[in-house]
Amino acid sequence: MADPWQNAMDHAVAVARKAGEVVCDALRGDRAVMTKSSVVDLVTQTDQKVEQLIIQSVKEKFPTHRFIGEESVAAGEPCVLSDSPTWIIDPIDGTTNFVHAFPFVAISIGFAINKQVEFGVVFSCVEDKMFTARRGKGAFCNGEPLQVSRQEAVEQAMVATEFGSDRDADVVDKIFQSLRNILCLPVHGVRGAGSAAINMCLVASGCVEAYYEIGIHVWDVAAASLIVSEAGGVLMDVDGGDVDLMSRRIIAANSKTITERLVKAIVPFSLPRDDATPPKKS
Ligand SMILES: O=P(O)(O)OC(CO)CO
Ligand SMILES: [Mg+2]
Ligand SMILES: [Mg+2]
Repeated sequence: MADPWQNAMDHAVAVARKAGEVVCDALRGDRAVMTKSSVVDLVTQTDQKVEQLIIQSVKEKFPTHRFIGEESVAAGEPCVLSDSPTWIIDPIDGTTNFVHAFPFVAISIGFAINKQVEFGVVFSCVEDKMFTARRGKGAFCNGEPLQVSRQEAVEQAMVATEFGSDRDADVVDKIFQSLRNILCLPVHGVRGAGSAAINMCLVASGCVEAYYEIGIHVWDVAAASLIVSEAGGVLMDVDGGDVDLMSRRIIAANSKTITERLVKAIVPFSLPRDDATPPKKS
């Protein structure tokens, strides 16, 4: 049977490529910076422009579909994942990288029905790498199949993570405690590309064995979660429970073995969920 969502996936790839051109052009020009939840939570006009470009383009083809977009949510739109077809968009994953021209930025587009991700597209535009996955049909980079690493010894693993944009000293202490525990397992190394989506594509590509972070959002990880699982990887909560894309916590790894070692080392903490009802404006 023909894939009912092939059209939508083709459109996602096309619009991600177009968005990538806009982002790469903007990287060569001025990038005026604004802030959101904190002085280190950055946004630029390019984030907003690219999100609008993607949403408009999808709406023209699929007028009944719904959206969760990072910058739309920041502007007050609800972050609700219903059973309806929903596009989950991060127009620039790695905005801090973008601001500094650190060359790892991605356009992330996930598509979910019945709260299940059906396809994911992550375009790392400076690297010109188009990562794609369709549920049940594998994960690819520029058309080449992806497979996670087979390394199950944590002592020989490379682990990716990020420091996030929370500068609360207690939160930073927990992040460093986890990092210390993981470095002392020991592992071969710890890395971070500055983009959750790219870190997860590195797991899918077999370049790192695992990525974990507390503080990410559904738009950072929705598309890449399918890319990891279709490449043979596993997704879990940082406490070893089931992954929940709205919970702001994730481990994406090549295996259950590596994940379980990381779960023991990570100091978990909770943040308000992405789908928590926002306080009413007074
Ligand atoms: O650059 P963004 O989209 O804010 O995302 C960050 C994490 O929230 C990097 O993955
Ligand atoms: Mg992001
Ligand atoms: Mg973003």
